[in-house]
Amino acid sequence: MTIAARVGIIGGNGWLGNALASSAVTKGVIDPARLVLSSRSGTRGAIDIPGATWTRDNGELARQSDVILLSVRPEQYPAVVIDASGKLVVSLMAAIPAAIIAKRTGAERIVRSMPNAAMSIGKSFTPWFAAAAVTPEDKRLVQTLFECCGDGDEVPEERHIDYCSGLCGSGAAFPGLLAQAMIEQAVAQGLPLSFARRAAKSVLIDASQLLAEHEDPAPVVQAMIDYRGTTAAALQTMIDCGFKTAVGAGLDAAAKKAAAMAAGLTGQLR
Ligand SMILES: NC(=O)C1=CN([C@@H]2O[C@H](COP(=O)(O)OP(=O)(O)OC[C@H]3O[C@@H](n4cnc5c(N)ncnc54)[C@H](O)[C@@H]3O)[C@@H](O)[C@H]2O)C=CC1
Ligand SMILES: O=C(O)[C@@H]1CCC=N1
Repeated sequence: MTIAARVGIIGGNGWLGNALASSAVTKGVIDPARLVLSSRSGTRGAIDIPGATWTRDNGELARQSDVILLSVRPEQYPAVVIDASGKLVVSLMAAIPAAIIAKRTGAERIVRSMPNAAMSIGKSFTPWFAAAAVTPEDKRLVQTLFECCGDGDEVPEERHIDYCSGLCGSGAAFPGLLAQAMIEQAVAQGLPLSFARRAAKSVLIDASQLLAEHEDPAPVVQAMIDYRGTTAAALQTMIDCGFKTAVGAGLDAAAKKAAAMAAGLTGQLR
């Protein structure tokens, strides 16, 4: 699908906004002549998108766009004041509720999404929630947009987006944490750092492809446990040490942080 609508991205030079714009243009989904990007700090550090329009004026961006993406940090959102009445607004921001975005922009067609950092390499799984006024055509556009940087799927309730702050939004950081823990342990056993890094990254990036062939990872884990060897001992010990509890608490903490951030900004988001 090619997006015929004029698209504006507020925060278009940021990590996600710039990745999405660049991928959508490279894949031919958005014509750069119909793309407007705004940033507070100019185009410094951003991927160049020939043919796209840059502005520092979000009001101008809103006037020139049919679809407006909000890709500033939550704490930067109070400074973004636009009139988006009658337009589709797609938020990439954590924490900020759809009702607040509707009230501040005048738009009724609001989508909230939760990408992750791997948008920059075209590998984000991006869940999104659509408010009641969002049309089927809008939904196709949103899904097409997120498929430019990986994949996406609609969730039925807005609270799922807050939960997905951890599961999907933060999730891209979790393999790094596991790799770091493995490297530290291996080095403590006397293995050279460079070897430990190669070994851990190979497990996280290459060996994890074992999962790619299975819809459900549980049988992959169970097969290892049933083998009754060293892997079973490692897995059982990790589970007994609270691995699943730690993961659950981490996911909950991200969702709670999103709620706390939203509450903290309430006074500034009138
Ligand atoms: N980076 C990540 O892994 C994830 C980020 N998010 C959400 O995506 C949103 C964007 O995040 P990033 O791209 O990482 O942030 P970022 O800090 O890389 O980009 C934000 C951009 O907005 C620009 N900006 C700030 N105020 C502005 C204004 N008033 N008008 C125009 N531009 C303005 C900044 O110059 C910056 O380039 C955030 O709300 C974050 O919660 C969601 C999931 C994952
Ligand atoms: O860490 C963050 O705040 C962003 C939003 C959700 C995931 N990453």
